[in-house]
Amino acid sequence: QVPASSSKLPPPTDDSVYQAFGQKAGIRALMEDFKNRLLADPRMQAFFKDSDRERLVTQLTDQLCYEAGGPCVYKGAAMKPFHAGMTIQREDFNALVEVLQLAMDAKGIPFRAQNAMLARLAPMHRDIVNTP
Ligand code: HEM
Repeated sequence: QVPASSSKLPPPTDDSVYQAFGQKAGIRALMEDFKNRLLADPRMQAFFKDSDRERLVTQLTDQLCYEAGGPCVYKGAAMKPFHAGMTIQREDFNALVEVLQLAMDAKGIPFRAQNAMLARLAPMHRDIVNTP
């Protein structure tokens, strides 16, 4: 049962996206590079400079593994309370997605799989963007 206030989707019905991302090891390598790109991006630096980087990579890996249809359980914080108070605007959300796309391109992940992942993450803007 998914609470009405959550944008969490039911898991994918197959693991084709998980395979296209190179399974858990591929997702971890992607998230490691994504984290480095976030820290290097002038639009994102201010948000991520003081973050617990190791934890961030671990939590994102489990989350994207689950969203890809892989055998992972996300045990990190709920998106809404965790991102509340960071003053994240829609343009910040879009910038993060752009950085993720560059990271996925760099790993040669097929566009079809990239788009499937983005379609799962995009609705999370409702829980993450917290200024109009
Ligand atoms: C689809 C978009 C996003 C997803 C899936 C996502 C997911 C996550 C996850 C899983 C964590 C780790 C939670 C934990 O440690 O338990 C996290 C941390 C974080 N997120 Fe997001 N996030 C998204 C968008 C954003 C945006 C747009 C920003 C700011 C521009 C942001 C800023 C942060 C920061 C700064 C942390 C680390 C905080 C710390 O370690 O102190 N996130 N995010």
